[in-house]
Amino acid sequence: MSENAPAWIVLDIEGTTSSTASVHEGLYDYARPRLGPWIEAHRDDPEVAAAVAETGGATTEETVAILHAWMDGDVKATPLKTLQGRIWAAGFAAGELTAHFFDDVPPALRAWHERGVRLAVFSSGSVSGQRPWFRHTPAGDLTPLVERHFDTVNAGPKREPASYARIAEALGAPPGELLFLSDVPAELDAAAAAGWRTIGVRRPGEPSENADFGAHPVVASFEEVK
Ligand SMILES: CSCCC(=O)C(=O)COP(=O)(O)O
Ligand SMILES: [Mg+2]
Repeated sequence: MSENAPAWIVLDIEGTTSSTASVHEGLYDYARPRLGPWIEAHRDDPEVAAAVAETGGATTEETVAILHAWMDGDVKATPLKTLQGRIWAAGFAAGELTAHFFDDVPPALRAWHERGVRLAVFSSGSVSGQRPWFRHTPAGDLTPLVERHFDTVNAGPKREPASYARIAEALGAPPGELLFLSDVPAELDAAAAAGWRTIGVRRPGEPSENADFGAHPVVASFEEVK
């Protein structure tokens, strides 16, 4: 990291810190058969009831079919993310799930943190899923490194500049002091439109391998972030 270091680095998860397969095959497949029983068992939980109502399904069966279709199409719908996050948190607590991070990520996060660069996460995955993802990693508990978590509920959609303006305000930092790392060019465009610094993450074998990052600087590993 150069002398012109940002005050904060804000991290995307899927495709950036962690593989897409670990989310789509690991987490999505864990949630899939558990959605129906979870909804039935938590009917009185206001967050669960609100998420279920937002799907528009009339019965649990219909709701689950909608949620499965969203997962099949990788639709980052907020009610799906709320329910998935709660199920994953229970799975991590039960020792049934472990997070995946690319090998370069934990050392980079530790080095940036040590240098005084503050770390936050902005992911479509809900905050309730993000926290255990950073706690239960093969490289140990990374949660002490990450001060703030943002999702589509507390910040907004990832492809809208207003979401990045909201995060800047929450962090109390000028946008030019914020660096966003993501594998999705449209997310970087939104962050840049809000005045943020951006770096595209193009990892071999990930969906972003052939993405057009336009004018955004691009790295293949966090080791290259200077
Ligand atoms: C542990 S959070 C799960 C990640 C997730 O559900 C997701 O959709 C990731 O999207 P991202 O915005 O991080 O690319
Ligand atoms: Mg991503």
